Amino acid sequence: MQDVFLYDTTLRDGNQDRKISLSLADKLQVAKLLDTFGFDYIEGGWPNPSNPTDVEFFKRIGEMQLNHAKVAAFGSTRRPKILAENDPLLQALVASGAPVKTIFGKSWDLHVTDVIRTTLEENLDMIESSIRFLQEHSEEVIYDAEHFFDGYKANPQYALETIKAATLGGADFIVLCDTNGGTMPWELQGIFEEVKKVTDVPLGIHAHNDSGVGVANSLVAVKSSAQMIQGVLNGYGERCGNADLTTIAADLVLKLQKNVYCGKNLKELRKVSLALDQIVNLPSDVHSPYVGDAAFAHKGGAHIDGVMKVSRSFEHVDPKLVGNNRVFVTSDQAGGSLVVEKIKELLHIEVDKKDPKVQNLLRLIKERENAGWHFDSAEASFEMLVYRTLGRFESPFSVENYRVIEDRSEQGVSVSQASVKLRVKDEISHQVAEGDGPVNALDAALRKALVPYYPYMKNVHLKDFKVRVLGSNVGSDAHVRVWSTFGDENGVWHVAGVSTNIIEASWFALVDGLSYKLYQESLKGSGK
Ligand SMILES: CC(=O)SCCNC(=O)CCNC(=O)[C@H](O)C(C)(C)COP(=O)(O)OP(=O)(O)OC[C@H]1O[C@@H](n2cnc3c(N)ncnc32)[C@H](O)[C@@H]1OP(=O)(O)O
Ligand SMILES: CC(=O)C(=O)O
Repeated sequence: MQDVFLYDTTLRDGNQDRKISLSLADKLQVAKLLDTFGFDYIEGGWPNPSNPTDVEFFKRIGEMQLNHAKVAAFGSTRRPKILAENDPLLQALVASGAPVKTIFGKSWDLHVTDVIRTTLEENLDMIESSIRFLQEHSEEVIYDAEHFFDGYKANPQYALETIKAATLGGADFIVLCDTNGGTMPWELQGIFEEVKKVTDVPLGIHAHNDSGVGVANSLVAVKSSAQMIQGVLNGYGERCGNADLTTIAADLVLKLQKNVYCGKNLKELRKVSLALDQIVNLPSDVHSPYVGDAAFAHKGGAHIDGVMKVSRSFEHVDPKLVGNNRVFVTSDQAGGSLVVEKIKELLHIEVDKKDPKVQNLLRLIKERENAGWHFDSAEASFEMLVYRTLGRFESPFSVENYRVIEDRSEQGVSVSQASVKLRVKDEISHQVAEGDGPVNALDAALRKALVPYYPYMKNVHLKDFKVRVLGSNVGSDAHVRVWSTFGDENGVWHVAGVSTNIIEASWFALVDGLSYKLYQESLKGSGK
């Protein structure tokens, strides 16, 4: 028997996020994803004639075979002064064919009198009669008590009357909603206890994150015997978002030891979270608990040392449990332990933290990090520093000189020309190339000089290039950091260069980028 049912409303409340606009194809893809992960309910949207995407969604999802999830259609109670069976929106809910119908109704007297502008008595009947009507056409009816906590604080007696009306109507779940997201966990707990006194219907929680406590409120509700949590994977939603079901799923299993259906798939959590970001076309939140890139990324030297000795000294759970990975961040805050770990990872050798080579490498890392290299996003430059410092890479070329000329014609057209003179295999290779800007020209000349000796270099391309002025000194003598992405048919790699001279910073990055390729090829023993 499950302790808690997870009800995902990404397709309805998540789609109310100002940055999200899901197409029918997106919705069907997300529904498949949520079902495969093991959520118990998928709220597909609000089917009504003015929303053809959702009407079509319910038609299409009804034809699909889902593994486990029940599909819910969302709407409101009937309008005032009309019978439930004559209300077009309730009729549209029935027509959707969804086995579960979820309707929201008003709990807050202010909303009854000032927003839907009817009487308190009529609203109670709207709740009861709408649920009763839908029960005749559904496997399950869920009642979402909108603004329940604000309503209870304003008029507790009336708010509890609405719960009794939903109970009389025959709701299968009554879900208390913190619609404005302003309720604190301790307030919520007390109100749950009062609701339990007036109904035997299983309770649920639907929390918004406007006070940053959407997840906390959902967990407190479970502690107060809630058996359903409504939320949104990755916490998308209107304003500050809905309670994040990604975090909630992991917390329920790993912290509250609750039996939830998706618990068996927890190792897929990060993958599912990233897949949703991909479909909604939004960048993933690196700080997202459990699943973010930074969730298990250690930067402080003392933390890295601790994790390497006893992982739980700085990790609240094993990252593998949620499909995430431990990351040691290379930075000026690193210590010898990080260097030992990186050498092991790159060269598969064990070295002692006190070894002078390790200490020398640590000194160079810190010097460069302080200068602005930021190796965490320039892994190939970091690797080249390791290989060079440990004597694993001797460059097959040396630089005699390089030069860049900017030529601007009378017509105002600028052309950059670079010349590069290298010593390769005891020969001089001197090449000139033009480019769209000085870095492009330098890159072209450098590769032209290397290609006769290393033909595979013609397949290496400079794919991205960014310049950032470092520090507070933003004058023309400031340090600049050049960050570049290189790639070939086998993949991409990132490098950086720092100098007060933008051409020199670019040159450092270019040399690292091409040296990285030479190193990789030397490992294959392919040589020329
Ligand atoms: C808390 C939540 O997140 S609820 C979900 C909010 N999501 C949405 O609104 C998205 C989907 N909504 C829609 O497509 C449209 O708003 C519709 C089709 C439902 C209604 O459209 P319209 O009839 O043009 O009304 P409009 O959107 O301007 O106003 C909302 C109406 O719903 C009524 N209403 C609001 N809540 C309820 C309720 N619980 N029970 C009955 N009626 C309600 C309001 O009184 C208002 O009616 P009025 O026009 O007679 O004053
Ligand atoms: C039902 C709902 O979405 C809310 O009250 O927030």
